[in-house]
Amino acid sequence: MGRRAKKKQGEPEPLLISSRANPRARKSPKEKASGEKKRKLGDITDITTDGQEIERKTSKKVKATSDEKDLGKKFVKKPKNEATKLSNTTESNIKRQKTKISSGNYDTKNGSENGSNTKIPETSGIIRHIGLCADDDSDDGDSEVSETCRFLLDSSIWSQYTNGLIGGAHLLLYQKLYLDIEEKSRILDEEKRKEAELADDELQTNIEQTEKFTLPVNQDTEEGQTVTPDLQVVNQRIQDIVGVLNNFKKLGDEKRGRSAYVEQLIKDMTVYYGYSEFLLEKLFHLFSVSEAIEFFEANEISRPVTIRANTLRTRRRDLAQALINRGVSLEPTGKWTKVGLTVFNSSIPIGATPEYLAGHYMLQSASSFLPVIALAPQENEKILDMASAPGGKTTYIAALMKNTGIIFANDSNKERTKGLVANVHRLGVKNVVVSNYDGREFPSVTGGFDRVLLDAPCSGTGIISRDPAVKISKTDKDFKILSHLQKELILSAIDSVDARSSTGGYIVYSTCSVTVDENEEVVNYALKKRPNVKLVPTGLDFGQEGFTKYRGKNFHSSLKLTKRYYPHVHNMDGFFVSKFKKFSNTFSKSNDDDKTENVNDTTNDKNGGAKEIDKGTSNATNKAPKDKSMKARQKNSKEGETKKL
Ligand SMILES: C[S@@+](CC[C@H](N)C(=O)[O-])C[C@H]1O[C@@H](n2cnc3c(N)ncnc32)[C@H](O)[C@@H]1O
Repeated sequence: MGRRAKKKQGEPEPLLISSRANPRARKSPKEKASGEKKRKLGDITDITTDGQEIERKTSKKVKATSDEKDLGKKFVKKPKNEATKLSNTTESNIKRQKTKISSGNYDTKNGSENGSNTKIPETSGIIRHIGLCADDDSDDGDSEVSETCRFLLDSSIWSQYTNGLIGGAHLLLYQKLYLDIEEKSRILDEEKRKEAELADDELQTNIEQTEKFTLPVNQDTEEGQTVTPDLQVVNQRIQDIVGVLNNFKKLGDEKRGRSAYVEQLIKDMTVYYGYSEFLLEKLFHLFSVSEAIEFFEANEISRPVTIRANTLRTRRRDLAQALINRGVSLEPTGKWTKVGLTVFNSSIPIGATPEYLAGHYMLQSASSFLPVIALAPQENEKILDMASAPGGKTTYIAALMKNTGIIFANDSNKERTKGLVANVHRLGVKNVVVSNYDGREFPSVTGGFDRVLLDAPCSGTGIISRDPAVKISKTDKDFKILSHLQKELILSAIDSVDARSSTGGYIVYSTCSVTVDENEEVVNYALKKRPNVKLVPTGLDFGQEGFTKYRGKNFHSSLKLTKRYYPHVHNMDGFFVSKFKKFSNTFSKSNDDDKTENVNDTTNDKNGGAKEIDKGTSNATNKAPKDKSMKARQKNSKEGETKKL
């Protein structure tokens, strides 16, 4: 199913990717994984899917800017702009000229060459030239005069002239000399340009007539070789393969098949971007080939720094003004948030301003606002933030609740709860209880919540630009362990909510990962195991729909209500957000009704939060169904400590 997202009002500004703005030297995979920057891959245009079952074949960027459209044309050689060339040439001539003068070949004092005393008489012509120099600011387009004047001014000769230290005759001499050199240089440059053009033409002719990209056999590639792969060669091959896949009928080798090209492409991208082959392939299949390149490229570029104004302490407008006064350049993050500010430049450390220390803002990635907006906490509710450290979302929830009600901010990692406690204090949050349980122990610890946020522990494939170690550190086993934990946590989260809540009854599940096994598969599992919940719209008016099918797997059709965010599309960390409504506290095993019903009970109040109308879906008893293995899980809990702080 092709699903090109339309740009909606309020979507964040688009990703601006420019290789020219981000020149990156190629490094070894290890260096790259440790954060080294690299050059862009180029000349990638739209192509069809590789024949694997990929539901999302294409994905439209929020707003295709010319930079985005140019993404694939980065390494296309363009002839140098003639004006630039001329200017460069002139500048180098000026340098040469200056050297010559200072090296004593000219007797500037006497205005003669090689120190001879030949006098140059002043003429009206000289005066005319000087006049032209004087109003050179007018940008008259006469590059000779313009550059000549620059030369004169640069070498202080003009000031010497105006101070009466040298006469107009000297100026003429310099002018003449400059123009001679300029002329010779221009002739040489022109010759060189013609030669280069001829060579290019020849090359082009050869390519057109004889060269067709041939997929190498294994021993021709870098695999198995001990030498460091030549990344330029790898990059070229990536471009070639994408070109072939774009037009396989005409350019491909039918005998070897499309899959052979895709296989080689994955291998080359692994080398070029510095991922383990396992992870690259896992992420590659989420996209069409050209979009995959965009995704991997976006992971090489940092996302903009964003901060969240803490409305418990200040207003965004006041905060922005205070920071601008300190030399920070920023602007509102997007229409979808009233509390986000994107920082472009700062002459001071943004994590150490008086405003930061006074708790006026939280340094927080834009995508991490999203689960809280989806949760839409209401004043005076009882809320569980099941995996909350270091508290970016907890403190946002508190601000939306205006410090009313109660938030249980839990995290199984005691060390991380220290940062959580510090943030709670700094931001003036007063409605939070911090606890240190394994989330799977809920609701035994306490239940009956109006809403639960499970911002689950995950692989971090959405934040590779921040943590490049993910590229090589995550194994198949890690993903299996993580998705198992996520499945257990999501059941606990659901079971901790009171379906009879008059204001809530909602569960938000989110991750900063883009893999299907940590997102759609977990949500689909929850829908199967807990037929007393259904997916509802997140209330987020941008983002791409979650998958309902993926590589042979079918998920519940309501999965389209979940939202995916990507660095290359939304210029924010990769994220997944889903929202459930619990409509009953009990359920029968056989109850696996159609949950496609679109319960649109969420309306954004455009204040970073949302107002919700409860549909009064259930009057069932408040007995949270227990997963069979709950007790066993509690016993086996390794990560959590069952001690309350
Ligand atoms: C994605 S981070 C949470 C970020 C947090 N929500 C925020 O906005 O600042 C996931 C958290 O889950 C915690 N965690 C891991 N396993 C857990 C478990 N079994 N129960 C509860 N928390 C767990 C980790 O310690 C980590 O702090």
